[in-house]
Amino acid sequence: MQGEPEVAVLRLAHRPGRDDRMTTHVGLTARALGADRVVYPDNADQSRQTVADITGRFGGPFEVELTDSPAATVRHWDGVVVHLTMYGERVQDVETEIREARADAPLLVVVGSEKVPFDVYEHADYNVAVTNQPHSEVAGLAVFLDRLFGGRELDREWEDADRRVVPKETGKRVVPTDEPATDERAE
Ligand SMILES: C[S@@+](CC[C@H](N)C(=O)[O-])C[C@H]1O[C@@H](n2cnc3c(N)ncnc32)[C@H](O)[C@@H]1O
Repeated sequence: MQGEPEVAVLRLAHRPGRDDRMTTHVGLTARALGADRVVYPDNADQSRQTVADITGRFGGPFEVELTDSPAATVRHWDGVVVHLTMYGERVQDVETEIREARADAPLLVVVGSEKVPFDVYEHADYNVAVTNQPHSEVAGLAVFLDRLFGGRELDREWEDADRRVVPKETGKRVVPTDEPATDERAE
């Protein structure tokens, strides 16, 4: 989030067809829940385009980029590396230490898709489990980011959006961002 060291999310691998929605959702979840950037493998350009399009419409700042070597991104990261894995340490046991470590260093959060090579476990400063049960990279990422930011990400302000959602008890309302918010209280 702005004014803090960067939090980037790396999608370690992408299987076209099989992973399309999950890879896109990793990026959308990273954006919505306070990360600054997502890095995709270079065969995930469709997901890159979708996340860039959502950022253009609903705001940022948020960067999305491709790499031809996700493994090198992990190896050369100048900061703290957290790898999300069901085999790792319990998030509730390490979250305070991770929050302290990233207070003055960029943080890379790594999520897998297919089998994760063992050197990622070795390169990571923290292998972190959101429960030690198998589930999804999107769910793991969401819970981890919320723990990392302590809920502050839910109040994030969005810049350069061309539309915004007006929260409503029932129904849907999306308004251009240049429309004054004067009638919100009356809804
Ligand atoms: C569907 S899993 C497949 C993992 C793969 N079979 C392996 O052996 O590494 C895909 C990704 O979801 C994430 N994931 C799944 N369960 C998790 C958990 N309990 N805690 C944290 N991350 C999890 C991990 O990042 C994992 O690489």
